[in-house]
This record gives sequence, C-alpha cells and structure tokens, in this order.
Amino acid sequence: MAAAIPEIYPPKLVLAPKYLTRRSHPINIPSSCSYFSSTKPQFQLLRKKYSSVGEFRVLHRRRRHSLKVSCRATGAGVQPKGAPPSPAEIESAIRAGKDRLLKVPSSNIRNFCIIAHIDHGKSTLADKLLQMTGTVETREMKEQFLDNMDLERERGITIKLQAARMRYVHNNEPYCLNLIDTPGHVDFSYEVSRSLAACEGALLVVDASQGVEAQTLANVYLALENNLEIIPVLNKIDLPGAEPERVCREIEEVVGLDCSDAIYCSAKEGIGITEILSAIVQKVPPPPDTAERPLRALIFDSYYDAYRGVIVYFRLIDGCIKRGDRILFMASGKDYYADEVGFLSPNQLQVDRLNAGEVGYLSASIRSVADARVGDTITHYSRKAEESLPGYKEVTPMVFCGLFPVDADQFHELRDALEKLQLNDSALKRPQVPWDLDLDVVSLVFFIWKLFRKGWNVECSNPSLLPEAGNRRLIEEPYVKIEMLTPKDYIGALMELAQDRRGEFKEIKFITEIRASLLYELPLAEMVGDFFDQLKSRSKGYASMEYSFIGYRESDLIKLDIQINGEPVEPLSTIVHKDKAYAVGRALTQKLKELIPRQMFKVPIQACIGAKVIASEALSAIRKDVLAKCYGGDITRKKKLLRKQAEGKKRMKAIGKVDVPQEAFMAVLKLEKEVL
Ligand SMILES: Nc1nc2c(ncn2[C@@H]2O[C@H](COP(=O)(O)OP(=O)(O)OP(=O)(O)O)[C@@H](O)[C@H]2O)c(=O)[nH]1
Repeated sequence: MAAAIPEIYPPKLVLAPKYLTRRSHPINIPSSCSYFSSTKPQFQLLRKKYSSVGEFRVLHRRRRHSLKVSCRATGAGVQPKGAPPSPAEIESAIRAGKDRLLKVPSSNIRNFCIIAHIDHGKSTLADKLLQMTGTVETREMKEQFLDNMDLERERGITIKLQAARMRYVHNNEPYCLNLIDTPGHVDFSYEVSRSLAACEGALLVVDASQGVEAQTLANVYLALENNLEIIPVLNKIDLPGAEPERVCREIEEVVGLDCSDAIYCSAKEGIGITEILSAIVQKVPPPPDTAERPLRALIFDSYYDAYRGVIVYFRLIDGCIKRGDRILFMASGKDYYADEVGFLSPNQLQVDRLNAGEVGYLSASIRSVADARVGDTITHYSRKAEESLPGYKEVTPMVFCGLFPVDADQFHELRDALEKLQLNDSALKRPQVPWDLDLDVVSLVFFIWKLFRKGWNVECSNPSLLPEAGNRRLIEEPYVKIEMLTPKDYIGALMELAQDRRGEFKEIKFITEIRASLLYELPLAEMVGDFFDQLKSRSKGYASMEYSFIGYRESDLIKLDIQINGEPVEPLSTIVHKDKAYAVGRALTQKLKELIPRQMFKVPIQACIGAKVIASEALSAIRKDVLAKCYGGDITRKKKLLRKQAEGKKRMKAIGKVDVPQEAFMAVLKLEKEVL
C-alpha cells in the first residue's frame, strides 16, 4: 500500500507568478515533488513531471507563447502543498473511506453499467451500491445521487450519464468498480450505446413485478452487440406483486439469457446488494492491460461548466493520460492541453494520471461541447492512435421546433439563451432565423421534409416555404420503425392507435403467452407529440415502446395555409397528410375563431390548400347601435345611418389588419398535437 501513496497524495506545488513573468527563470524545486500547478490560470504547464533538475516549458494560453523555465535543486520560490502522509494518516484515510483513491492493477478494475427500463430502479440500485461500498456517506446522500440534475429530480428520470468509482474488497483484495449510469428513456439510445461501449459488463435490472419491457430488450441487444457480460438482477422483490421466478422465465424466453444465477434484490430495502457486488467482481472481465499503446479514450458524456469549460467524461481504452498532456479529439480535429484529469467518486477528484481501463474526466478549457462530442476518441497530439474507436455518430436533428417568446421584445434574450444551451448540448442546432428582423412570427413544430424537384433535391424545414404541388415532383418525410410490447388484452387498442397514425403493420410476435410485440413503421410526424401518452393510456400503462429512424419515404403531404381576412398567416401554415387536411383545417379554423378577438368588421378565417378553401369560419363584427339616438323619427334617416355604417365596415374590412394574439399561436400548437 505504501508504494501507492504518491498517487493518492501527490504533493502539490504552486508556481508563484513572479516566476512566470520572465523567460528562462531558474526555479528551485524540492526533489519529493512530482508535479505542480500555476497560480495564474492563463499559464499552462507543458511538462509537469520532471526530475528535480531539468527544464520545462510554460505556455501562455491566449498568447500561445511559451516560457522556458529551468529547475535547480531545492530552494525557495515554489512551495510544496501537503507533505507526504505519515503511516498514521494513511490509516485514518482508510478508516474515513478515502483510500478509494488507491490505484489498483488493471486486473482488479471492473467497468460496468446498469441497463433497465425506465422506473425499474436503476438509480435506486446505483445509490445503494455507492452507499454499501462507502463511496458516499449515508448522510451525504441526497435523494438520489446519480440523478443529480435538477431536471432529472423534477421528472424522476435519468437524462445525463454520470459515473462513479467505487472501492470494494473481495476475498481481501481491493477492487475498483466503475459504474456508468445510463439514461433509461427512449430518446437517449445513442448515449446508452456509448456508455455500454465503455464497459465490460452490465447489470440487467428488471422489475420483478412488471417483467421485460420493450426498452429492456433494446438495451440488452445493445449490450450484447458490445459483447458485455450481462448479470440479470430482479429488483423490487419486496413488492407484494413481485414474481421473480416468472420474470426469470420471461428473461430466458425473450432475451435468451441464462437466469439460473440471477440475483433477487430490493434496491429500496438493500437486499441482495452484496451479492451484486460479488457477482460484478467474479463475472465481469477486467479491462485488457493496454497502457503501452497510444492513447485512445472514448467520450461517453460531456457537459459545459461556466468556469472550466467543457468537462469530458471518458473511458480509457488504450494508453494513459496525464495532466498537461496535449490531446486531440479525433472526430472534431480539435486539440487542447488537459488542465485537469481525475475520476468521479461520484464527485470529481483530481489525479495525476489515468491508465488504460479506467474511467475519468478531464477539463481542458474547451469552449463548446461540439469540440468533444459523445462517441469521439481522445488521443495524444504527438503520439496519435492509428484508428479512432468505432461507433461515433453525428447526431442529426430529427425534430424541429419553433421557439418564441410570448413578448416579441425578448427575441434577443431567447437567442442568447439558445446560444448558451448550444454550448452545453451539441445535438442542438440553432435555427437560421434572421434575428434582426422584427419578428413577431411564430412557427409550429417542424420537421425536415425532403423535396425532390426535377433534377435537384432540397430539404425543407419550414412549411411556409414548401412549393406548390405543381412545382415539386415528390416529397419525402422521415419514417420510424416502432416496436410496442403489450399485454395481449391491449393489442387491438394499440393496433388501432398505430393505424390512425398512418402506421404500416409489419409483424406481431407473442413473446410469452400473455405478452406480444407489435412492429409498425410510421411517419415520425405521427409519432412525436402524444403517441407515447396515447400508448400508455390505451394500455392502462402496461405497454412500452422503442423506436428507431429508418429513413425517408415518399408521402402524400400538402401544405395547409390559414387565411385571416383574406390574408395568409404564414406562421400558421403547416404540412399535413392529404387525408388529414380536412380535419386539421376544420379544427384550426374553429380554434382560431375562439381565440381571435372580434373586430369592428366581419373576419373570415379560412383553411386553404393552394387556392381551394377547405374549411371556413367567420368572426362576426362588433356592432354599434347607430340608431340608438333616433327616437322615432324618419325611416330614411335611419336607412342613411345604417348605410353609412355598412360602408364604414366595408372600408375597414378592406384596409383593416387583424392582429393574431400570441396566445392564439400557442393554442394552435397544442391543438395541432391533439388533431394530428
Ligand atoms: N418497492 C420498491 N420500490 C423500488 C425499488 N427500487 C426502486 N424503487 C422505486 O421505483 C421508482 C423508480 O426508481 P428509479 O431508481 O428512479 O428508477 P430508474 O430506473 O432509475 O428510472 P430512470 O432514472 O427514469 O431511468 C422509485 O419510486 C423507487 O423508489 C425496490 O427495490 N422496491
């Protein structure tokens, strides 16, 4: 254990600013120090490891010039921070649980993740593992440690991946267990696939009272594709409705996994946790020892920190990474100096170096997450890996959304907010909106449609720009393949739902006597919105689904325009399937009639396809009783007053402009979802 101490307690040296102002200034360094940092953050040290005498270079980040600093033997100028610990200090560190910083050989490292359907108890189990291994003190435990984004807590689902290093002693040998938490929601399958690629094993957590769900299957297939060792765990056995034996049989039949030594557990009650930890040590293979190869690290998550730039979470597949290394992101082609490397336990802890097989984080003053995307490979700038790690995918936008503030004056604030969001989420593409225009337009939920005209193809994401039917040859829309797993009683209801949404039936399979899998292909436009809600409500919450993009297909789509007082309102234009145009048109006009305030003149509200009006409503005029002041009196006088009023209204109608209130756009958005 004593040999590992320098790794645990690297004596830190702080380089005083006065030594960074002149070139080639000699510095005296105590020989016990292994690395140092600078008190001036704008300087980055290129060589941090050195012997007591030698030279190293200091780089000024912004100016990109470097200083040469030579070192002599001991003396003043650099203060060591923290002397090596005494044996008594080490013992107390072990007692306090801080010995998890201890390095273990790669044969004692286990990298694993937990895969499960949403709400089957992944986060609860992860928290219990952290607690049982002493990684997190019980009193430090927040409600759930791994779901530590506010949004995640609020919604109760895991969105962003997190990782944690745990120390576990098995048969008197210390092991380092790295847990990578995966999001369980259908929308994050790429992130799940990258975190699976960072592991050698997976705990397959299945709710013993519910059984295998669509997403369990999808994630198990992903795990099998990545050659992971899968350990089945049946959770929630404390529930009265738990049937672990039945669910075991279901896993064997549906997934084809041997469940003879599946672990029964209750993450909530803490039952079966030790068995799970032992199974991880015994069954999950250790990472191969490839520390000598050129560096290759797989990024499985990243986030933007306002002070340190992008923080990258990665798994070291080959080689090693040290603080101060010049690193290259192979897909984005960007290079940086690693300011800080460390691991998560589950809070970030800095270390000097990480080796092949370990999971850690780094910060390198990276400005945008787009430079270090999930799935990208990190290598050394000077000793590049020949090939990047497989599986990297550019995330292509599938759903487009028009965002707008209720108050049109806040467009610039909205733009700033979107820019910030984009720094943090590389999947977000900012719209090409002419921000400088006085925009009080609103767009509905858009997708990309592909248009094929004679000889050339275009992509269109704005319905108001869709050419008339005569000017285009064909139009394609994105399609998805969808698999629904449902108890057999709800098969009819779900088939009806899919068919209503223009779904093409592909296959039905009975995976057990009582559960079936339905396969459909349908347009993405029909699936976003409330499809998932409908699936849940029609199956009383028992069905689950999984989908994947399968490509573009030709479709009979048309543009539906809305005209108010004869004027087209472009932001309300929408693209709908021909068969649904009438229903959408009718619903839109009716809703607008309720929302637009009455004017002094009659306002027609029409839904049109090209020049053809398919639905129409009229907003009646506010009438002033112009005859009120005529007590009795001459009929010709009354007629004259009425004629004058009618003329006035006619003139107003011709020149009058109807303001559509922002609430109307919002309500139409909601309605679109309901009708579609
Ligand atoms: N009775 C019982 N309830 C449990 C057990 N494990 C988890 N739960 C409950 O199940 C619900 C879902 O648990 P989570 O751990 O949030 O589920 P999850 O799989 O992480 O969900 P996502 O983060 O959304 O993917 C919570 O209300 C937990 O309290 C268990 O062993 N027994």
